[in-house]
Amino acid sequence: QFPRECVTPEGLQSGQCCPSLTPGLAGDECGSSTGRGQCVSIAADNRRHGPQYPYAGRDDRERWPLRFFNRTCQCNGNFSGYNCGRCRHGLTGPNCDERISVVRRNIMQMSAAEKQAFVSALDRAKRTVHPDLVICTRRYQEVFGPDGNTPQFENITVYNYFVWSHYYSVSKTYLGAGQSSFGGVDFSHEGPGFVTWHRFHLLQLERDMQDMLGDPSFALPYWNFAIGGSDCDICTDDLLGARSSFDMNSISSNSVFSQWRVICESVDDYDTLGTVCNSTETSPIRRNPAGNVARPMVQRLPEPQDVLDCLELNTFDTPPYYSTSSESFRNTIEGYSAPQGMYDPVVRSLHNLAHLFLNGTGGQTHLSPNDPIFVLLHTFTDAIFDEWLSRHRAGEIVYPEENAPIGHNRRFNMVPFWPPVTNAEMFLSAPENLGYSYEVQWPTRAYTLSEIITIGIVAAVLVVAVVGGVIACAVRARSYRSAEALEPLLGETFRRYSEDEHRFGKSQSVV
Ligand SMILES: O=C1C=c2cc(C(=O)O)[nH]c2=CC1=O
Repeated sequence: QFPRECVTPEGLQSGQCCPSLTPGLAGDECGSSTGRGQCVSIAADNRRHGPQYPYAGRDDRERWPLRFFNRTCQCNGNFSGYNCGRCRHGLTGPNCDERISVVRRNIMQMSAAEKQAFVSALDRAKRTVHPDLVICTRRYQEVFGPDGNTPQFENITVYNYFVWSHYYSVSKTYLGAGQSSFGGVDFSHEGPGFVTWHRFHLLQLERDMQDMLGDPSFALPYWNFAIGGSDCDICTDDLLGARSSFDMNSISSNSVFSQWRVICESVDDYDTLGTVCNSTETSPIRRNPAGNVARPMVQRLPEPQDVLDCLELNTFDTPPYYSTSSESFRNTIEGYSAPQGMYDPVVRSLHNLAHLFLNGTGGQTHLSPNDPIFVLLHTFTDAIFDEWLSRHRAGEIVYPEENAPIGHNRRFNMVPFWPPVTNAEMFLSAPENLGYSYEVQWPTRAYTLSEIITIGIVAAVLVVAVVGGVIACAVRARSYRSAEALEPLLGETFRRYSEDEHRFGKSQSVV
């Protein structure tokens, strides 16, 4: 969430997080000596948000990140990053003026070596401490620690930061000792920011993994979860781990993911004590695909047709821009509506259905990224979002500016990312603006019986018309050819007749 350099007592007290690009070189904050950027006040969205969150001033995430910092680096041109030491997404080179793009592919279509490389890269990310960012383990009220001079921040690994940032965005609002925490708040789900927040979340992981691997061409793959049926095709030991033969809720010991331990599990403690998840790892991942016998509706994966149906929805989001929205592309891809767009409180489709299908760690919002299937599930969700943006040629104007749930307005800075990044900045076609694209074979439309009959009738009429036309032409051509065969004789007759007419006609008429 915040750069390590900024979370000193002095840094926190100043409210300024503008690190120097050249460590040790005073006065080079944000790379200002080389024209990369400068330290500026943070603009935080002040427009009205929806009624779901009825408080003001009770949650550190309101008007993010002003509770912690009010000054940040603003980078010039193509530079970016917390100290302007990086390039914007999709650009590279010393001056950030060379384009670079990676291709996210279907994990099922990768070679054995590529699959193995991806699994080991994830495992390395689970064990590699994040080079720049640290996490806050207390609410701001307690952030200076018991002695008032010990900022409550911790190192965290690259993958666990990915998990923690999701947890922080969905956690409840603590209202005080003895009071229930308020759960009607979610800075990354149930609103238009669902697609933009998860897009940035993935981009940050991809970028962190590129840095960790020293490989700027590294791309996250995706899982096409819209395959119907009840088989988790990526749950194999060469990919995300098969089911254990000994415990149907566990991952096979042949998979490295059976060794992973989750963070942010003690959610009841955080909510009652007013603490924040930290980097402590606890239990193994639990997963039992299609095993939720109490909810048969989530024992199967979405169908290919569901993807096509949701892509046909014309409107990005509809009031109240929430999980109750109808005819909203966003609420449909998120999975609170039927795939054709109609909101129905009992329905779970697309993204939500894929989560719930996993039936374990990956199906509980505060924990789900602990299961690495989360990454692949969300890259596919993002691919659908990108396809929708391109098919509907949508610009940011269709993204609600106000009255979306807290955190979801167009210009809100997404929680808990640093440096501040708005929803609008992720509402762009990825290949042209963000340096990645998807290689996807979108399903083609399956037709109903009555549509097939109608198409058959139309096709038959067309065939009859075309064949009839061809026959008519052939007959006409044939009679024309016959006429041509007679042409010398006719020509002669015609010529002689004309000549006669010319010679005699006019005089006759005069007579
Ligand atoms: O991790 C998630 C788990 C989810 C469960 C539902 C649901 O519809 O009940 N939705 C979820 C979203 C998640 O991100």
